[in-house]
Amino acid sequence: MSEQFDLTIIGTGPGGYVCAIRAAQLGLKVAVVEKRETHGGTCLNIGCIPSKALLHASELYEEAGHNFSKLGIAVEGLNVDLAGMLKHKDDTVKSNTSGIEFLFKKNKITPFHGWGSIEAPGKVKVTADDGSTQTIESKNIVIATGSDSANLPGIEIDEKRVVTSTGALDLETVPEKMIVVGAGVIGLELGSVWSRLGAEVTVVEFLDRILPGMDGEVAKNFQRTLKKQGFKFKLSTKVTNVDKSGDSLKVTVEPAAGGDAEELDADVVLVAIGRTPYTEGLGLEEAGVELDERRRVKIDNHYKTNVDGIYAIGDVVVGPMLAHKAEDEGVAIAEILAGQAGHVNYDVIPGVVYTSPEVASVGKTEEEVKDAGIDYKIGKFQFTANGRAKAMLSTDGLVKIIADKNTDRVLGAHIVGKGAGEMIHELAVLMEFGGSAEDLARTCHAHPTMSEAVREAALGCGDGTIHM
Ligand SMILES: Cc1cc2nc3c(=O)[nH]c(=O)nc-3n(C[C@H](O)[C@H](O)[C@H](O)COP(=O)(O)OP(=O)(O)OC[C@H]3O[C@@H](n4cnc5c(N)ncnc54)[C@H](O)[C@@H]3O)c2cc1C
Ligand SMILES: NC(=O)c1ccc[n+]([C@@H]2O[C@H](COP(=O)([O-])OP(=O)(O)OC[C@H]3O[C@@H](n4cnc5c(N)ncnc54)[C@H](O)[C@@H]3O)[C@@H](O)[C@H]2O)c1
Repeated sequence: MSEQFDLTIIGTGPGGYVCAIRAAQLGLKVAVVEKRETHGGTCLNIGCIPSKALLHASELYEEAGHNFSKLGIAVEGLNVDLAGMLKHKDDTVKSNTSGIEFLFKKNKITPFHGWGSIEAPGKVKVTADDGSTQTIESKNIVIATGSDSANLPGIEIDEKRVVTSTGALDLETVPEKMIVVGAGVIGLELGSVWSRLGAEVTVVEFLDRILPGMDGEVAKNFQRTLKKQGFKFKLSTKVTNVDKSGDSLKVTVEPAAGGDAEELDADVVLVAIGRTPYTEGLGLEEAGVELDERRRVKIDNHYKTNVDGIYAIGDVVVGPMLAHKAEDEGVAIAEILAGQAGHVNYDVIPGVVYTSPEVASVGKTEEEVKDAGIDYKIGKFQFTANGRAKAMLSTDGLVKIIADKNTDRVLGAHIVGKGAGEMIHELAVLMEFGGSAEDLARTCHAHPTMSEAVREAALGCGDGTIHM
């Protein structure tokens, strides 16, 4: 009889690999199936990690070119060595993906390389690159196959000139003109990379605002900063065609509501209009696993599909497409399968846009509390009034805290500013413990820090800020 596993996970992105490690730590016998050469999924191979390597390098280049002289540092002969920057990105990816391989060995997880599909409940078929197959017997199966870039109908991706995020992480030269379709997280992060390296970036967005889903006031404030950095925006606009026949791409755009078309030139077009769940070719229909209206795997509150023994987590199910959300779901399902009470608090999942300044948020936006009819109050503090921000020439941005008017409980927090992605976590912890704005305002914060602006915003929910 073939080897029997307690758990087999299809896909080793942040959802799958974290689930595998936690399940093995809790004593389950675990197998994973991955079609890619390396583990870590979208996030480690073509997402979070390589994008942050390029964001960091390009931010330092931009700083050296613009701010160093103001700090009394003379820089001569500053240049971009793009090949070197891409090597830094590739090295960072390699060191992270090989880390997962090490963790799998350490936790005695059995990896299978190939395409995973569900033959029947309790059976996962692995099809190797040469077409040979084998079947894994497993008490439980977790689908953690993630997502793929969404396509713009009629616009063919070649990953050289018309690219998704994957191609945009690997351009061999800095484009003179780049058009980004979609003012979401990917568009603004990767648009920032190439803008800092010298590209003229125009963002074409269907809606009348950037970063839909984020607090409207914060998004507007951030858009002004991006404009100062040289970004151009065409909001309420759609791309209808990309003509690749000439040396330069001819991009046709139209007002979203209809109207006269306009043609824009570009060297590279980045299509960043969202991601779609990866549910094709998994044998889900044959196994009877139901999908929802957006072709995500349908699950209950315990990540179980409608078929016994089959579960799903991460980008392939409902919720924000974020690595840490996938990871937390991986831990929760591993704990549930080990007989514990796994749980994720979806009200406290931070989101960060790793631009400069960063944009970070947790909990509800002002629009959401308004729509919910909650009696709320707001405390705000601008970094222009923060001593540390002045010393670092990083005064762009603000902290906005939304609290319940009656109970003072913090319902949401939004930060635009240098290091916002780190600062947001004190608010996440506060909210996880049901803390109030006063709890935060009475907590001593070190001086001089950017985090003092967080405390000031909390003070703004009460008797008032001190430094503004
Ligand atoms: C450019 C970019 C930047 C991003 N930056 C961030 C960020 O900074 N922070 C953040 O939180 N999120 C970020 N994300 C989103 C993040 O990458 C995803 O939310 C996260 O990877 C989802 O994890 P997952 O495990 O659900 O799926 P994935 O990471 O997509 O992993 C799924 C894995 O399953 C494998 N697979 C699929 N089908 C099969 C099959 N049939 N057989 C075997 N293997 C299969 C795939 O090869 C893949 O390795 C970014 C995404 C992109 C594209
Ligand atoms: N820092 C991070 O956490 C991070 C970084 C990158 C990606 N991600 C995740 O990856 C996922 C995909 O990112 P994304 O930026 O592609 O998606 P997104 O959903 O963040 O943004 C897509 C944008 O494209 C717009 N859009 C959609 N169709 C359009 C069209 N036809 N023409 C013009 N605009 C159009 C949308 O209105 C939206 O503003 C997101 O869910 C995000 O959470 C996260």
